[in-house]
Amino acid sequence: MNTRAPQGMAFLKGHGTENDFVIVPDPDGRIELSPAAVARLCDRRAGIGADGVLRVVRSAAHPEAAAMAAEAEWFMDYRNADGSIAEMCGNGVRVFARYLQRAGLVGEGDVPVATRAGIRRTHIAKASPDGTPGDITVDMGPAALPEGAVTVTIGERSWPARNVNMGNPHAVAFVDDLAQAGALLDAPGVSPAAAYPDGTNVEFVVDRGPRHVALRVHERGSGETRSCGTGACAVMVAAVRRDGADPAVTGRPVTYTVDVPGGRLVITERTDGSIEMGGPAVIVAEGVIDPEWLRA
Ligand SMILES: N[C@@H](CCC[C@H](N)C(=O)O)C(=O)O
Repeated sequence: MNTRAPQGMAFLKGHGTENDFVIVPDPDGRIELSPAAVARLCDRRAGIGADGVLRVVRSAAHPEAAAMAAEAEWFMDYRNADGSIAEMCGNGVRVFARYLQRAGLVGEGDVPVATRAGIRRTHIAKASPDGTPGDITVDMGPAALPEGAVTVTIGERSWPARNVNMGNPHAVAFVDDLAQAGALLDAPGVSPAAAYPDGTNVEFVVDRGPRHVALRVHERGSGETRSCGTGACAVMVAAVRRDGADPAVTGRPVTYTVDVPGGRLVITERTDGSIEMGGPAVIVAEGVIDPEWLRA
């Protein structure tokens, strides 16, 4: 048996409510990750398998993040499973913080992370006495709600949707039943196309009870996933407006439970419009990518 450790690229695998990621530690920004390499890593049969890749780079070592280095030491270089770049990933940033904690690069408490959508402040809660790691919350900042009607279409069926930007784009459609979204193998149609010049993530939402909704999501660049943090926040923001509970109007913060196929996220909107999302963030494995495979 060959027990020699391959000299390859270190990686970890993690997830937040089953939105899963390959984590590539690259503190000095030396690893060239082409879109094809990302797609290979995310391939669930021929690769490690994931919804996206989180490259962990010191902000000072990355041209897109150097200006944020004084406030956030680490930059989340996020890529979708097809290799495309996205501005923000709400579950990803929480898993990113868990990785930093596990690697001993940060402790419990507040951990700012630089992203392409700006700095996001995560908070790592204390572990419980039995050692179970505490949940990780993130201040997602305020949502933007571009004006204009949007429609989501699957086959013959269409729904009015809300355009919500959480640093990345979302179209949120309330439906009668999540099964109406069908197999979600292809991206739903969204119109007008001009509302989303860079494409969009699409969420289908149903009510589960007071301040409690459930969603399915088709992610831009990744297909249907088991969870989407920015998507859950977009859904919450749309539900809050639909329910007449906007904290800027009522003067009271509001909390919603958002069920996703892979678990549950708890999301609060404050009176200043900032949105905090909390839930589990787990590292499940670590290893080394075979250099031959990576080069192929
Ligand atoms: N899963 C993410 C969102 C990842 C990016 C998205 N697919 C996009 O292209 O905008 C999340 O948890 O927010």
